[in-house]
Amino acid sequence: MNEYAIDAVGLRCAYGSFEAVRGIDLQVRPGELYALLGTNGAGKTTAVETLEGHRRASGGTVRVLGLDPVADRGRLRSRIGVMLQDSGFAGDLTVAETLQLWGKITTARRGRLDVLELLDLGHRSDVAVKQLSGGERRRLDLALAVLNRPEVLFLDEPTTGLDPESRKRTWEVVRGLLVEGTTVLLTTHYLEEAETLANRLSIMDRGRISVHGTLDEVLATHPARIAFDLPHGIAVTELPVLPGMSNFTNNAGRIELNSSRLQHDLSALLAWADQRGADLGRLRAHHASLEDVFHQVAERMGEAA
Ligand SMILES: Nc1ncnc2c1ncn2[C@@H]1O[C@H](COP(=O)(O)OP(=O)(O)OP(=O)(O)O)[C@@H](O)[C@H]1O
Repeated sequence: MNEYAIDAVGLRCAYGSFEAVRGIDLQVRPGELYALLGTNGAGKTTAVETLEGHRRASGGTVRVLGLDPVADRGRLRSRIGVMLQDSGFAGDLTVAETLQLWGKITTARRGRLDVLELLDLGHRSDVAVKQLSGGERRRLDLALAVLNRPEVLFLDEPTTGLDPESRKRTWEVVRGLLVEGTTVLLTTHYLEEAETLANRLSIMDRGRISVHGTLDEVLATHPARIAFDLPHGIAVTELPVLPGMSNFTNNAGRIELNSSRLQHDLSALLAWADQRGADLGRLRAHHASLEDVFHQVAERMGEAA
């Protein structure tokens, strides 16, 4: 028995001679939410569509629930749920009719009756799909994906275009699914979404995974930042040398630096300022955020290219 619900090793995907995914490992444990982040065109959708069985890998191995997503597609279909960026359903069908149709297509044996209430669409069941707002359509897409209680759920940018309230509502639904034991692979451009929901995550750029791990592991690999205004009457050369300091910049009197020992360096800086009676204007000190890591990955890959 495979220990991972999703297990891709050395995955490669090509469009003709263009390789969009260049040998990634992606292993998702049962019941966890794994977020796949990355720049535009990084290869996330291509990788996810391959895991869903919509396209063949050009290299590497892929297993979902221990099965080959292409060869065993029939056996997998009732066990996985896919929320596409647009389900493309007929606009003239009502919400209820769309669900019935989808239930038949997916042979939803374990079909959940609460799905409309779950997604706050109960009051819209007799409304034609084309009359739904963008946010409601997104919620219908999610309702269709979870209708047959999938063991593995693929969510491709599930909250794009949703207002903050609807986004939070979707997060609550996803959390509920995780509590029920569903495994979720999420792609998103909302870093806060990954910070809020993901057990583990990776950041992709140009077909490769550059960073992966739990949020804490990912953040720990990147230094914290300290910034302040150079105090009046003090030269840059008079500033203390901080042991964890790197990437020191002075931009017209705004000092910024990385620190691998935030607490220690900050204490030393404050003690020095106290002793000198210096005012560190607009002082900011913070651990790396996912956004910092994301930008660094994108910059690094840009330089390498
Ligand atoms: N059908 C296709 N034929 C040729 N190239 C494609 C095709 N679909 C995607 N690509 C290319 O493959 C690369 C990866 O695209 P993909 O859609 O997987 O990226 P993504 O990370 O999902 O991007 P985004 O965040 O913008 O949705 C891009 O360079 C894209 O132009």
